[in-house]
Amino acid sequence: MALRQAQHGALPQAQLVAGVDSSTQSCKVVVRDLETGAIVREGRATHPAGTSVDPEAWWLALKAAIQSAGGLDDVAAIAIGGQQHGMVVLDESGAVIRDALLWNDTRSAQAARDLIAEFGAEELASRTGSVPVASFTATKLRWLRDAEPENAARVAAVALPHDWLTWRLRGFGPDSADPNGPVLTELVTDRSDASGTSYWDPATGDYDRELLVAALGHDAILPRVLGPSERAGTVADSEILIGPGAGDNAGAALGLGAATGDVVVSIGTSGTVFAVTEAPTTDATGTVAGFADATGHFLPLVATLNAARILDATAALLGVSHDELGALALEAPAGSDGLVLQPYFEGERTPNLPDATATLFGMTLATTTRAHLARAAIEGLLCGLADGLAAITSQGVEAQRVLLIGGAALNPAVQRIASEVFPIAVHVPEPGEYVAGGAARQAAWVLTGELPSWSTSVLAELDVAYAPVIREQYAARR
Ligand SMILES: Nc1ncnc2c1ncn2[C@@H]1O[C@H](COP(=O)(O)OP(=O)(O)O)[C@@H](O)[C@H]1O
Ligand SMILES: O=C(CO)[C@@H](O)[C@H](O)COP(=O)(O)O
Repeated sequence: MALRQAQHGALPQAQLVAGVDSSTQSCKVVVRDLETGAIVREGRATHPAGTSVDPEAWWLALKAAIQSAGGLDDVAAIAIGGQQHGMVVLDESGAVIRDALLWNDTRSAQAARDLIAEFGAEELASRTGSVPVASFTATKLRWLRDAEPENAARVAAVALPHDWLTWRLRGFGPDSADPNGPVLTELVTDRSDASGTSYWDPATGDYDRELLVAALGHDAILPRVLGPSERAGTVADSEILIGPGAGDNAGAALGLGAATGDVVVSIGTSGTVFAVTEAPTTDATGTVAGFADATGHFLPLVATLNAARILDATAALLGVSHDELGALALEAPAGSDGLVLQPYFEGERTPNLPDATATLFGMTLATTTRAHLARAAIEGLLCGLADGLAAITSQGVEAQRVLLIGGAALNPAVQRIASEVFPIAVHVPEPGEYVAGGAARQAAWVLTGELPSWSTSVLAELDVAYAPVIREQYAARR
């Protein structure tokens, strides 16, 4: 494997660790100093667009991102964070049967409704922490059973994106030189990503095989769930340790060092609102997913399908850059004089409206301006996340401040309008890849046996400028 130039027996100085974020749109790699956590090198590579992707594209992007980050020669440990829920189905040879359906693919919405009808929302929330929606792996397996029965029959193992990449990085796969063949039983995962499948119980730490069989139609090999700092193995042909990895949001919480009172709001391809809690949650309404985190605790989370790409689309429509979009938005008043964008461009996960489309309300000659549209787009994005924050706190979660991260959080106008939409303080950490950074922190934990207390600095602390009119107008359009 060309990830590591030949070393004449020299072992890497155990000074550096690496973390990966294999997310929806791209793969990011960060190399951090073991002692201080400082970023030493970074790399990235893009992923194909779409909600159904050949996992091989993630593997090629991971190798490219590692190379662009300077390789792994001097790295002592690595861990992979990744987009949650993706359905990677493998046959007995270890080959990928079909493209992976991603978290943002909504074709399994009916399958989700069928599973809920068969088991009941309360029962599913009690057994798995969550009520499944189209994003969750189990619904995708049920779709596969119903829509592609021949492919479903060939499924020998089911993995998540980060599980499969960890397995490949260890040298396993259909072309594995291992005399035992692809060794599907070497697949591993972690608590946080397992908790997004809808066939694993965060409270007990066990798979719920009845739910897997109900979804797929038969049993299959599932990745072994490792503890938060358990070694998954080593990078092929090296002594570089690999950690269990994590779902991306749990990775971000680890990267931020999110503590009680912190609620993370991430504005990437997905919009997510989540916190670290000591106790699991089981929201039978389906709004809050009762996930596990990457430290042995829990991660109640609300996710939206529409997030940063609302602003991408609006900027493209207006023919402006992200910064110009932000400047335009700040020319309009809070509430955009009544112009409200309900941004369900790709359907929506929360609220669970997989077939919805976006709608612009309140258009008048006075509000149909570039500035009003720019502000309505940012306000619509943030109102969906503010509804998520309200749902999280309704589960008894303490919320003292919002930590605003993700690509769109880099925009000053998003930061400013967030302080108007959220009723609590908004802090913006230094820009960074917090998912990959959290994976690197996990790698350090695996290497040394201790979770390092690397510091995270805050770029901006926005004064609370809460403008109730924004959310009142948005709520009135439900
Ligand atoms: N300054 C900005 N303003 C608004 N959106 C931005 C800005 N910079 C990046 N983005 C958007 O953020 C998204 C990427 O964010 P990221 O958190 O890396 O996504 P993911 O991890 O889901 O792949 C893209 O849609 C990109 O266009
Ligand atoms: O579905 C969820 C969480 O439940 C998403 O958060 C995915 O994990 C994708 O994340 P990004 O690509 O937006 O980082």
